[in-house]
Amino acid sequence: MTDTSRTTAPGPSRGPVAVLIGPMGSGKTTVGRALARLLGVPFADSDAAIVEADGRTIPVIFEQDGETGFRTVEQRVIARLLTDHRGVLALGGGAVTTGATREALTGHTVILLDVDEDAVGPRIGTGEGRPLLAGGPDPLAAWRERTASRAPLFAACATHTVDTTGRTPDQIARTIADITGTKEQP
Ligand SMILES: Nc1ncnc2c1ncn2[C@@H]1O[C@H](COP(=O)(O)OP(=O)(O)OP(=O)(O)O)[C@@H](O)[C@H]1O
Ligand SMILES: O=C(O)C1=C[C@@H](O)[C@@H](O)[C@H](O)C1
Ligand SMILES: [Mg+2]
Repeated sequence: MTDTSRTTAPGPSRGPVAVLIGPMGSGKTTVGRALARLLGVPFADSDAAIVEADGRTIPVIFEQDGETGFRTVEQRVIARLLTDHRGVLALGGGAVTTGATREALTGHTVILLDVDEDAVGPRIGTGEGRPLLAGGPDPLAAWRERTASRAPLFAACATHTVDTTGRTPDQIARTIADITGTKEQP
């Protein structure tokens, strides 16, 4: 675990106990669930909230409205969750590409989940369900390019970084609980 550019501010009095960001397949959804279970708080995932609000799947939103249309819905859903959700919040991999979302993350405890390419390969597979990976011939190459171009955005938003390579979701969740100083469920 390393401290990165932002400090953990006292934080907004409302909103999530921790927000997870990071590349596709870094484990935001999986670790977020484990962390919420560990802390005994609710879990929310922006991708799931988008599907619930919009009524279409993520691949269909991308197909019909393009990435720009998806980002518009994503930004609105995240703004709401950052205000209303009191538990653990996992964001979609590309959420930090929207300036308004980066701004809205200021003052929150934002955990960047890191993962290396060898570890993420089996996790993303063919990229099914992730339109930015599944559309081309080489999902891992697409992952590499997106992750590299987003690295400065992730770093700018994160208050802490946790490496997930070779560690189980429960181990990672425990590390995050230690970082945030949040009380675990007895
Ligand atoms: N620490 C881990 N070790 C091994 N496998 C993991 C780990 N974390 C997640 N996985 C597996 O990797 C896959 C992707 O995980 P997950 O969907 O949580 O990633 P994500 O960061 O939420 O991706 P996205 O940005 O697309 O939402 C899942 O099959 C999950 O079981
Ligand atoms: O990294 C991305 O741009 C994405 C990641 C997923 O979580 C989804 O939000 C969607 O597939 C886009
Ligand atoms: Mg996810």
